[in-house]
Amino acid sequence: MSPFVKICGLSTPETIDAAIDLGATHIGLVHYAPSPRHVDLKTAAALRQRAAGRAKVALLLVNASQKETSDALAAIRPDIIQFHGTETPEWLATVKRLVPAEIWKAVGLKDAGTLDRIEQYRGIADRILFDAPAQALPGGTGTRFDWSLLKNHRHSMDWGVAGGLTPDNVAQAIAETGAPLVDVSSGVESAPGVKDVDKIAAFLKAAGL
Ligand SMILES: O=C(O)c1ccccc1N[C@@H]1O[C@H](COP(=O)(O)O)[C@@H](O)[C@H]1O
Repeated sequence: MSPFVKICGLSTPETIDAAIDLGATHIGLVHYAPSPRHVDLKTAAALRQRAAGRAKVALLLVNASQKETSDALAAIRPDIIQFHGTETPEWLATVKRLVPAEIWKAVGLKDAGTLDRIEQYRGIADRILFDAPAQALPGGTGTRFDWSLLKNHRHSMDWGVAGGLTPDNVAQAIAETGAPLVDVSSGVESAPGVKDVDKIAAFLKAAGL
């Protein structure tokens, strides 16, 4: 069975349409000022509307304050909130009580100890997204983690793989990890923040969509 595929960091109507028309099941909007993929709330709300009913929309936040989070959720009303910083289980549980969105937690997968530590999110996060450990930015850097860490791991929550995926390696990532969801951002760009429709098409094809 083909995995779900999320194309993250989309910032234009044209690339939203292309990703969805080519088969992406999820799209991601980044609301994090240091990112080259940052979209302001007005833009994000318009893009969210454009994707509504066609693909699941994830809003990516990184250690956003209470006010930033509530402003963003009120403006965008995403299907999913992807927390990509060092947000605590308590904060995620608070947000979960307040909004009907799915809660995803991204974690940098460094070693087997990470797989123990994520248990703190069980019952709170609806999905764990394994990514490379944070670099200068906490994500979107095109860095892979050691996929073999997931070999034989018994997952206690829904999960997915992100980090350094490209049209050339996504099939191998799926085969090695058995990921039910893959997530890509920089691997389908021609420059930081500039999505490339041909690369999106190649990624979706290589992922089996
Ligand atoms: O995309 C970003 O700019 C970003 C910024 C801050 C945190 C996460 C970000 N993106 C997410 O990072 C992973 C991996 O991205 P990549 O494929 O290696 O470029 C993915 O989940 C993005 O959604």
